[in-house]
Amino acid sequence: MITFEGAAKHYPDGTVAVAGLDLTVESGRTTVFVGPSGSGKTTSLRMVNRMVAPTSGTVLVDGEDVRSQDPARLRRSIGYVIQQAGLFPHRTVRDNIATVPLLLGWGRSRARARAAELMESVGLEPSQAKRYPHQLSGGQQQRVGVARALAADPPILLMDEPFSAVDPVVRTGLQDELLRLQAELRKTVLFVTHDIDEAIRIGDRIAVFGPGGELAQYDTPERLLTHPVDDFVESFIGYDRGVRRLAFFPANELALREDVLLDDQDTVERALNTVDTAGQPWALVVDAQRMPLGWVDVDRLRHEPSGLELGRLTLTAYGHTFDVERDSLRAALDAAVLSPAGRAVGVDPDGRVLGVVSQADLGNAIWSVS
Ligand SMILES: Nc1ncnc2c1ncn2[C@@H]1O[C@H](COP(=O)(O)OP(=O)(O)OP(=O)(O)O)[C@@H](O)[C@H]1O
Repeated sequence: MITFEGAAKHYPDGTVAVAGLDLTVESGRTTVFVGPSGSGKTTSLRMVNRMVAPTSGTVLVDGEDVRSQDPARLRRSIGYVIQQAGLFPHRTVRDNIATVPLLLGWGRSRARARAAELMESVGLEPSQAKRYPHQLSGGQQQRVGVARALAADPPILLMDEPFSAVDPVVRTGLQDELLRLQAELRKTVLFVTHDIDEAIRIGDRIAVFGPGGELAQYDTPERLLTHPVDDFVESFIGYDRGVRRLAFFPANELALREDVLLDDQDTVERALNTVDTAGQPWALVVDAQRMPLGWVDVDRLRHEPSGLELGRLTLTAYGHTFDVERDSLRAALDAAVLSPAGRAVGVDPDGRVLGVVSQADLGNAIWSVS
């Protein structure tokens, strides 16, 4: 557990970086500090490993004032990951990861074995062990940074904007990796970001910092979205907080229609019988494995030769799908909004179609949780 007790940082030029922070970071959970630039997130984070000394107040780790601990030893016991990884450029990936174990006197072979194990955990290939940081992509460098921070198995991990410098797709992958690792390792993670979406995605608890280094709200992601305490927090979260909140509700209770699924081997005539019963303007064509092929406009279908197989028609791209078991209502809504037919295609983990959700059913599900 990390406890901030009235921890403040005032600089001689009059800047109030942190204005008396009172907050408890729970063990084994991910706590995110989020807020606009200059709101004191990094300064607060660095108080934990004594890179910044508070001008008043205290920071305690497991009840012990960090000032009573030797800074070098404290830092070796706390993992630290920063933006652009901060790797040692002249050390190989393996030796970067083994840095702290070597400092702790583990011996080269044990430290390297640990590095190899961690490379696998963070999704790096063994062949990358002997590369240098500049020979890796930004996302791979961040993985090395995370592996290095975890090397000596510290109970606490401080992460300062670790994924900010990579593109959105890589960033989502890194967030997934962190969520997976954290489910397994249960570290006390303190994570700084500007990005409210990232905070909501990975945080068990979120501290929103406001201007003047003040803590504006400390809550679960869901409470933050439903009950922002003031206008500042509300505007920081953004106008679409209602939509963001849908991320907390599973899609598996949505009513899926199967009567609008057509087999690509069916003829137009047979398909029309099916869709006329369903009474829907669009139908989804699937193959023999129920993989989606595309939408067909029922009115257009009436003008096609009755004996033609559906697989020979030019179909409208089906767009995004959502995974019924794993995705949220937000993903289902996204799939519907991006679908040319205005309907969301629900699939199983292998991508096979389970059914289609109409806008009306999706709307009802959204209203029932609002
Ligand atoms: N050595 C210093 N002297 C004076 N002011 C400082 C010093 N270090 C930081 N500050 C100021 O303290 C404030 C808080 O900085 P901090 O880096 O903690 O904010 P942040 O929320 O992490 O911002 P960012 O997201 O941009 O990194 C800023 O106004 C910054 O300019």
